[in-house]
Amino acid sequence: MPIEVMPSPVIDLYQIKRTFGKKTVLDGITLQVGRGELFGMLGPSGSGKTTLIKLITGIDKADGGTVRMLGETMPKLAMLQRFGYMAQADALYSELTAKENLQFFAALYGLTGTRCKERIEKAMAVVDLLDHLNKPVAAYSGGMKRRLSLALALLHEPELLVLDEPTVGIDPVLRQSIWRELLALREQGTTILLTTHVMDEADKCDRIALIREGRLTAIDSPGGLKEQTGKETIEEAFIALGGGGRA
Ligand SMILES: Nc1ncnc2c1ncn2[C@@H]1O[C@H](COP(=O)(O)OP(=O)(O)OP(=O)(O)O)[C@@H](O)[C@H]1O
Repeated sequence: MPIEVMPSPVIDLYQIKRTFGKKTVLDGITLQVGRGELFGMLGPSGSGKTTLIKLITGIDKADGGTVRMLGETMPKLAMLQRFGYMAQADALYSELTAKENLQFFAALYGLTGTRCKERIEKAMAVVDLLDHLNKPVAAYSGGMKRRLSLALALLHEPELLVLDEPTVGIDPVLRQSIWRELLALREQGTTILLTTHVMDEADKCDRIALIREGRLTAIDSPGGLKEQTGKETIEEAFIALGGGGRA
């Protein structure tokens, strides 16, 4: 596969390797995500997507290769303010209210006063949780926790959003409105990297990387993937490219 060269990529991965014991989970991943791109990562369960996201966000460190985000080599603590991250497992303080959770993260991001209040309201409106701002997170449903996690990622209007399966457990109507917001953010120049198992979400991405058993098996636009496989749908293209298993 040719290595793409992109001027000033927002995410720049070169020959990433990650092993756990004797198991190689990521093997030679090289890819770049450009500014303003909506970039999707697809792959069967266990193919290494979350592991890759942890390396990109600096939560974990690669055993080989280089990870650069916004021009900086990761991991780097100071980069925390530069991106918004929604993990697969919600990292929320359940004894606090949603508002207190948001205020805690707002303080970390240096948001204060009116701007803090405005951002909390805007982020909670996007995920349709404004009416539940003062509820303790312990009283939230699983889907509400996912939505609050997304609000936390959006809070400081970061130039890069990294979202690990952002719409899991979210009902179809809200999923549509969240996607409208993601597309609007992309229009405003926000770079978005996400993982998904939902094919119609993958279809909305500018480019998709297919990962299988820790290797990058294809990277292209949804149209390009369909064209190179001669398939009508992204799901068929995904299977044709060896992406079987849970998708
Ligand atoms: N800390 C760890 N120690 C040992 N093995 C790990 C660790 N983290 C991940 N793995 C293994 O790495 C592989 C890839 O896991 P990962 O969570 O990245 O997959 P994924 O593509 O995100 O899957 P899913 O779509 O189900 O979320 C799996 O085999 C997993 O068991």
